[in-house]
Formats: sequence, structure tokens, C-alpha cells
Amino acid sequence: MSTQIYLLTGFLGSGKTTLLQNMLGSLREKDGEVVILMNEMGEEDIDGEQLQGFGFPVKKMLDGCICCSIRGELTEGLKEILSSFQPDKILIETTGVADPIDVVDGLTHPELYDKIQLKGIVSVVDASRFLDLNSRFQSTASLVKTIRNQVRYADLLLVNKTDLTAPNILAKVKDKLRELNSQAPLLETIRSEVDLEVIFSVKRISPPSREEQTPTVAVQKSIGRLSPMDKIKQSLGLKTSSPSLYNSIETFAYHFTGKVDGEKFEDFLYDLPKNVYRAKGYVLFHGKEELISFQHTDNQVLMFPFENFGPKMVAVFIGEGMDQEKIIRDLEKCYAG
Ligand SMILES: Nc1nc2c(ncn2[C@@H]2O[C@H](COP(=O)(O)OP(=O)(O)OP(=O)(O)O)[C@@H](O)[C@H]2O)c(=O)[nH]1
Repeated sequence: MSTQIYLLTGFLGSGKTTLLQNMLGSLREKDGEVVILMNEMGEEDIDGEQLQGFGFPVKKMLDGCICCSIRGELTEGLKEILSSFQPDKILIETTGVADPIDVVDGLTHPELYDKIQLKGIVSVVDASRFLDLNSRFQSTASLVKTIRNQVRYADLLLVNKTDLTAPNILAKVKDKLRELNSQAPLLETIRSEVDLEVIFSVKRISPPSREEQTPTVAVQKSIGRLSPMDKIKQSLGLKTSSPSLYNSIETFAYHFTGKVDGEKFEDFLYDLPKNVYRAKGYVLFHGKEELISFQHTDNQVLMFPFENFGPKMVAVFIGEGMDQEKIIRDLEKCYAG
């Protein structure tokens, strides 16, 4: 029997890792052997730490996006998981800027063809930001296309963060989602809470009924690592698979050298410029011993004590055109108590 693949997609900070945590918390023996494949843009593994303790194997693919720069590694990663664990299910969490169509393309590798079956694409939408992101990224064609494709190609839509969304905005978000995808079941959620059975019974929506697909844009410049296949293609003068989006999204990590002032750090996160789409990591505050996990999206800052003391004290920033030096300068002002 082939291994079932569930693809979890959605923009940066929409609630994908939260969904995975809920799913792992509800898994029972009958659900069989489950392996998680996580992909993060930067070199630092922030989300993987959040999944420790559930007792499931987690394969991490860092520093690139499986929809483009490290798509070749997706095939290798899946082959490795299949041979090491022979799982019944693989849950793939994509980066927030992955175009699901490109990931699906990566899943159709001939070596995987008869070994895996894509059961469905579950897309988590941050209802509190969806309209804003849609209009803000109008000028960035590739980014708006990705956000829309994450909805367009979903087989199940979780309209998340409804607790942060006014009813009139939520109604507009749902109208927009329906415009993009009239067929996928649409569920309103808070903290990505949904019955595991709903996810596992997701059904693929047949391709002809979808809106016209927009082809991937091939580009010359790539800041990400090229996959082995892309290197071969490039040496042969063929188009590589990297879509333009990954070129414009950057990420950098900052390693804390000591404890910071909690209040100043919170203000620093709230004051981050709009072109920082996401920040997350682990930090220690003056006068406290517990490690703090922090999460930032442009309308939300969350901090909570993190019991697992494994992670490094590090902050990861994801955005476009970020003034890295200024961000670091501002962050370093938080060391003073
Ligand atoms: N208020 C509120 N917060 C939420 C909800 N869902 C998730 N969050 C919080 O939003 C933050 C981002 O959630 P994640 O699950 O890490 O989002 P993600 O999509 O995995 O983020 P990336 O992997 O960085 O793209 C976390 O701090 C969550 O606790 C929700 O429905 N309401």
C-alpha cells in the first residue's frame, strides 16, 4: 500500500505548526506510523522544536524552500523517510512562502510515483491578515500568486485566527476564498483546532474543476541553493525550477549573546517594520530562568515559556528588503536592563 501524503500549506504565521501540534496530539495507534517532514526557510530550526515530545519522527529540511531551491531534496527526503520508517502517513509542512503547486510537482518524481499518494492539500489561512496581505502584495506578483495558489489548490481550507477577526472582515475573507476556490470545504478555526478525522478524510478536488493554473515563472537569479537536478539543468542551459518568489524573500538569524529585557524586546517585536513578515525564536529575559518562545506576525506578538531547554537562543527573521543592520541594532538595545 502506498504512503499517504498530507500537505499542510498556508502563509507565514497562519497556524500550520499549530495545526501539526494539534494533529500529533490527537493521533492514535489506528492512525498507523506517521512521520513529519518540515521545511523552514532559514538555517535555524524553530518549528521543529515545537514538535518535540510528541514521539513522532520529524525530518527537517532547512535553509531553502521545497517548492523551489531545494525541491530535489524533497524527493531524497521522502525516499529516506520511506526506506527508514515505511510510514502509513507523511505530514508535510511547507514554508509559508511555498507554492503548493510546485511542491505537488516535486511529489510526482518517477521514483516516488507508485510509493506515495497525495491525499490532500490542507491550507491554513490567517483570516485576520488575509485581505491585508492580498492587497499589500498586489505589486509583488509572485507573492500574491503564492498566497492565492495556497487557497486555489487547497482541498480543505481552514480559516484560522477567527478570534482575531471582526465578523464583517471574516465574511469578506470567506467571499474572497470562495472566489478563489469554490469547492474546498471551508472550516472556521481558532488555533487550528479541527478534528483529526476531518483532515485525514480530505479528498483531492479533481484538477479539471480548478481554475486555470498559472505556470511557474523560471528566473535567472537564485539566492537559494540549487537542487542537484537544477544544477544539472543549469549546466545544460535548461530552465531551473526556482520560481521568482524565493529570490525576493530573505531570511536571517541572530544569535543572542545574553539575556534581554522582556519589555524592551516585546516593544522591539511590535515595532518591527512591515517588510518583516515573520519573526520567531527563543530568548531568555533578565531575572528569569525559563526559556521564552516568541512568535511575531505583523499584527500579533506572542511569547510563552518553553519547557524544552534544547533550543538555542536565536531569532529568525523572514521578509523582503529587510534592513538587517538596523534590525540587529534595535534588537541589541534590548540587552540593557
Ligand atoms: N490568536 C490566535 N493565535 C494563533 C492562532 N493560530 C495560531 N496562532 C499563533 O500564531 C503564531 C504562529 O502560528 P504557527 O502555527 O507557528 O504558524 P505557521 O504557519 O506554522 O508559521 P510559519 O511556519 O512561520 O509559516 C503562534 O504563536 C500561534 O500560537 C489562532 O487561531 N488565534
